[in-house]
Amino acid sequence: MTAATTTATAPALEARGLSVGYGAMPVVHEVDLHVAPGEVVALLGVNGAGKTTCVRALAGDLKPLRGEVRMNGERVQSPLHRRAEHGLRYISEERSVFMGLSAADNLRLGGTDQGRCLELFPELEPLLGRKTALLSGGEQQMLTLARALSVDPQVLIADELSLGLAPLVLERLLLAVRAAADRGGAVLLVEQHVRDALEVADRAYVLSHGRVVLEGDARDLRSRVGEIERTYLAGASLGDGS
Ligand SMILES: Nc1ncnc2c1ncn2[C@@H]1O[C@H](COP(=O)(O)OP(=O)(O)OP(=O)(O)O)[C@@H](O)[C@H]1O
Repeated sequence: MTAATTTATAPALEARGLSVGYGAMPVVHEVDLHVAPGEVVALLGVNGAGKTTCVRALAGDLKPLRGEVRMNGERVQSPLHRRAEHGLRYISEERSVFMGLSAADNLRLGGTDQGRCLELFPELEPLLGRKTALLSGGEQQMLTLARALSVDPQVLIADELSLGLAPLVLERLLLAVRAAADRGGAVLLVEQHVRDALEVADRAYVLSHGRVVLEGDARDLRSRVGEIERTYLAGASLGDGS
């Protein structure tokens, strides 16, 4: 097989035997996962399962202890800001908007195409002149997502988009993420709201104690969500008020 065909068929994002930790102690152990272009893949697990640690390594924000991260079949070892040059966008748990700036200024930062942001989230238009600190949490998260999606990222890693947001806002954000994958992006979605995540995902992995304990097609996992919650996700929200 030639290098060109390898790249053409390779996942957009891949972890191979990835172990990650803080200091020398791994909290994520030998994780294998992949996300293809056009796919939304959910990464699920209870608090402390290792989801954030895993995606920080995939994004280049933490150095793996062992194993590899690959983008389009090529091993990547560059830090986060360099991976952005290769089409990766990472939305971390902390909101990455500048509270002292207006919404419009947040949408212009770093040469972001404001028009494209407003195409993706027209509901931001009447808020443009408002200081970002005065927007709701959901509106701030829309700004973050609008900026990330406005470049049509090859790979989007989104960690807990839902944190503290109302169900309808979460639904709106997840639909935007789904649409980004439908345009060809590869999306890895960390989410506590299991049922909501499985609604938009194609596949999912469940992490427990830093290891992948279950993976599968989202349709199959949706039909077994009660059993999966009891077995692997006790304490995680099903996103249905339970
Ligand atoms: N900066 C850090 N230094 C040391 N240990 C950490 C650090 N961040 C996380 N941990 C530990 O690593 C383990 C995995 O945490 P991680 O945040 O990856 O889990 P998570 O599945 O993302 O949880 P949550 O859903 O609560 O965000 C936990 O035991 C946590 O206490």
